[in-house]
Amino acid sequence: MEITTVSCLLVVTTIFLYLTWRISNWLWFKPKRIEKFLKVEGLNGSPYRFIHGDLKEIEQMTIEAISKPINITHDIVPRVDPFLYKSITTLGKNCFTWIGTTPVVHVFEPSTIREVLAKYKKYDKQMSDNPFASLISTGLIAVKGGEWDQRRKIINPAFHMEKLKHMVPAFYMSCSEMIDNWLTILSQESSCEVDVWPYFRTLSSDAISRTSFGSSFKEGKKIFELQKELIDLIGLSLKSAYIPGTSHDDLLGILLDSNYKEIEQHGNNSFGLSMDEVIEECKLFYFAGQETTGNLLVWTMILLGQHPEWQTRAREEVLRVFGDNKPDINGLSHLKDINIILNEVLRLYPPVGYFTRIIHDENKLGKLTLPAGTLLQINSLYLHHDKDIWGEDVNEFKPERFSQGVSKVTNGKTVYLPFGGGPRICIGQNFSILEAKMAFAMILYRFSFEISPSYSHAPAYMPGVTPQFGAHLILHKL
Ligand code: HEM
Repeated sequence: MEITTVSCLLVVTTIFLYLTWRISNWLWFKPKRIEKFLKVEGLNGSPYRFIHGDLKEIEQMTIEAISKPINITHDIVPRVDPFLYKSITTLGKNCFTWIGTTPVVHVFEPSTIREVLAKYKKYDKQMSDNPFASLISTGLIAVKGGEWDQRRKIINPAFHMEKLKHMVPAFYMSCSEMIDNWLTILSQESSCEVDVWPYFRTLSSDAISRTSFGSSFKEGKKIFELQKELIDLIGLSLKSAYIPGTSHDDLLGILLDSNYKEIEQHGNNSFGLSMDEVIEECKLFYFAGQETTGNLLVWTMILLGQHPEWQTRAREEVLRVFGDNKPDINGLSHLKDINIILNEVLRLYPPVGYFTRIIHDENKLGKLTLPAGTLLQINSLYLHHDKDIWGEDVNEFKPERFSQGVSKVTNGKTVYLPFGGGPRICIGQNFSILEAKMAFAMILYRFSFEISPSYSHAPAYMPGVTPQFGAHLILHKL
């Protein structure tokens, strides 16, 4: 009896000591070992702090930075990402920081960025364990390795110009609705102040819902919105909510096109996507494409409101290309000035300010050896505001810098990354650029606009680079 009690005690103590060791290793000894390792590799880093790493400081600095607006300037990194700004100022670009117990190595060298983005199996996507991220961490953005190759191959054709052409009427309808709303507001007067930010959010979500759900886009959009509020957590799935009210012809036009019948008959289409997987992808398009495109549209409006010379130039181009005709795909591809304006807006206010990759095994990257579990962070917002890359006028709005194309201005270096890069580059980039061109072709034809005195300049991560206090502009009917 006594022997049994002693053995039990021994087992319990051993388990206790083992768990204590594992936990202290995870929360303290391992990060401290990694910190030493990275320093030996020649990187400067913030000292590891128990459990939180830099998270508390990131939070404090962000709260402080976004507590008030700033003067109108495009030098926005200190407000949008104050901790990164401070880290680079004090530690230099070869630096590492901490997200909790995870070391984050910041990658700035263009050839290294290119390598990280190109070797997408070695430098893997890291999905956050934040519960909100679970909404979008399904589908193409989250799948890895061979499964990603296969999915991307299937989905790519849905975003080819040939297919996008058919989405132009949907973009036109969504933009018309927004413009009609503005005209209604202006019906009594020739000028009026409007916060355009909510309208652009609606426009970008309408455009995705319309291209995904065709004539049933309102039901589709409603479901996406419900999902955004995490209602799917209590059991309302996109599929069960959608199918009773609408015909399959309407479902997921962007992705399925004519393949929906095969899916209905055989469970999956000839390419191998099941109905659930298709739904997963459309959900992802909505969450990946709505906020980002909305941000591109709103910053373009703000910057054109601040720069009347570019607004006039863009309007003249629209009138030259379309006259009084409805914008069409052909004409949209001839809008060169609007194209360079969008490039410059995406440089100064990239909707996705950074992205990450994880290293699963100890790895050699350039001259560095990096331990397993290291996160690599590519800071597009910082790169786009780097004087060493863009020159002294880095924080000026100068679309003409893109007039000879992106690779001319970047000397072919991987430093301009509004849509990411490498094989996992944004699949929706042509979609959003086409939508933005349609929106501005229609807006510039109908209105001139300028920043309202009540506008507060306050770019902030929410989670994309967003105007925190809205976008108040004075619209004039033309
Ligand atoms: C201005 C608008 C947009 C911006 C700035 C943007 C930005 C990005 C960036 C930076 C990435 C790469 C992230 C990484 O490498 O970790 C990405 C990926 C992605 N984006 Fe976009 N995006 C935009 C619009 C859209 C739209 C409209 C859609 C869908 C309709 C979309 C769907 C996706 C998907 C599915 C991926 C993952 C691709 C893959 O992993 O193969 N995006 N986007």
